[in-house]
Amino acid sequence: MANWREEVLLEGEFRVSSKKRVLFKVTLTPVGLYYSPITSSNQYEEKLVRMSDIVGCQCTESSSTPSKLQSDSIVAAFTVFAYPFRKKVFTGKRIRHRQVTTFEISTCKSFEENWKICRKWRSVICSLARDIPVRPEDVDTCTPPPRGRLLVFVNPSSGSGRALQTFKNEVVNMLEEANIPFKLVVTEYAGHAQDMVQNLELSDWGGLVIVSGDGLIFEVINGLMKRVDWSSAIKTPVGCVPGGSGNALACSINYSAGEPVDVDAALHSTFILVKHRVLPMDLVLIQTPTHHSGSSCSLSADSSTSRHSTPPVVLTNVNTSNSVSSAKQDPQSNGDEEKEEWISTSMGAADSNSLKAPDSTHFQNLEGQQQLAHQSEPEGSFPKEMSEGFSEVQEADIEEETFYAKKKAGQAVPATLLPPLVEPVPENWVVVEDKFVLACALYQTHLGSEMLGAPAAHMADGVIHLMFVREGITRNQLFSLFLTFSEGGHVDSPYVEFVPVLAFRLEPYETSGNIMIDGERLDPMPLQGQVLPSIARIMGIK
Ligand SMILES: Nc1ncnc2c1ncn2[C@@H]1O[C@H](COP(=O)(O)OP(=O)(O)OP(=O)(O)O)[C@@H](O)[C@H]1O
Repeated sequence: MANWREEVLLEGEFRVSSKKRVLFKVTLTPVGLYYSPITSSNQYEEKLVRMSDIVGCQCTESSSTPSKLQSDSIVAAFTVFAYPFRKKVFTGKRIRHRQVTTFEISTCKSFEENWKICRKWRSVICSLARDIPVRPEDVDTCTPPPRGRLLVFVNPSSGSGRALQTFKNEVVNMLEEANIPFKLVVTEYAGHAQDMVQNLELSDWGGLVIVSGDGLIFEVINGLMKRVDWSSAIKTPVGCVPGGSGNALACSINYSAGEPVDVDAALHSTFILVKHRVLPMDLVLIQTPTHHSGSSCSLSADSSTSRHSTPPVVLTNVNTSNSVSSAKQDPQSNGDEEKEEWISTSMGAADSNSLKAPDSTHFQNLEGQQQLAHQSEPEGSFPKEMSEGFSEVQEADIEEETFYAKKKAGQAVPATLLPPLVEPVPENWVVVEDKFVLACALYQTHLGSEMLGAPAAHMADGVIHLMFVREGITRNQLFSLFLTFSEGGHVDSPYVEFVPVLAFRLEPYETSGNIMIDGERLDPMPLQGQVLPSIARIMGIK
């Protein structure tokens, strides 16, 4: 029975389609749907379908028993779709599974009256399942607002080529159960999603969903950042369903929502999409020299970008399976220095397999940053426009913004914390000069489904978690260390150092080693980055 403290919104006596002979007392409260047999029965005990597990509810004219629901039948029904957790027998892991419960109503003498009751229950359930509060006095009139239409990008060639299948098998059903309209775009070439996103009428869409690996997500983020109205466009909610080989962001979103990342990740990501709230997410802006040798990122993109355009110009590496997004500043607007700016939705990381990682890193600690942030306005803050959009996000519980600079729509993304790459770092930065086997700048939790790189990170904590391992660790110790990454155990290792920073610079002294940004491999080169706190929006669960 519902707890006496719970507010009972609706009650009825219905049959449950799987247990037809028994009449159940059904009680609806904000916690969920309770049903228990009216006639004493040892066979059935009270059940609760939790509102937090419900994705949708539909009135069903024909249920599993069509004969009972034909036109001469007075029985109407509503079906509740829920995905509660269940423990796997052998592994003990909690995973969601689909649970469909149909309630049949024959309380009134006509089908129409019973149908009306069904519709009332459906409206209240659909509202509560979306966290829309319903007062007892409103149950007769409540109508949940229609769900925003989603534009879904699927990369058919990502990962093992199963993203489209994943979409059809895992995503479509749940979207339909939740009554969420969507349009599917199967990408035809690298850059397709970016081209579309750049020209979309964004107000037509409740959000953009990417069923793919990290590469297509960066493309979409890139498309948003390349728009003249980028500062509002980047507030478009983005949802992810893992379908590629690198699914760091989808895993991070699942993890922050308390959903599994390593089993049925697509199902759990879809559950998040359906139950989502719009939440803020940090991005990180990475600057690299424009003409670094041999790097695939300076590529082709030059030919497709105008050096004189004021909007942030976004580069996408179309030549590899890893797409990388970057926003290039007009060099003339930035003194003599030429540099590339990359908007990273994941993390910059030195190749963790390499024992020849960059030799030196400069980083700015939080204390240093606070001094910077306290500087008077223009130089030490982030764009006002970035924070202005926050009032539009009704569902998000967004903490107060800390710093924003003067950036007009159409201008390049400001990197107000970063000195020119060719100049020394300011004196209030902390410099660590050493030999490193690994240096990672992480700002989301996961590097992949089995790599919990920065367990302490949050989607919008406004910091980059700089992690490094200095030389002196043996290969065996390093190997053992990597084995602890899946559960985040490496944070306790004496070899691993973590520093939360707002900005950093990495200066390799040698030409050997690897640098990776969002899975994109670069030759060793100086690079620096700063966090753009809460600039983007994701579909998540708090
Ligand atoms: N139809 C397509 N054909 C070829 N490439 C495409 C297509 N659609 C998108 N791409 C590109 O494929 C790249 C890789 O996509 P994605 O990251 O989603 O898959 P992935 O298998 O996880 O790759 P990675 O492991 O590199 O992240 C992206 O850079 C994207 O631009």
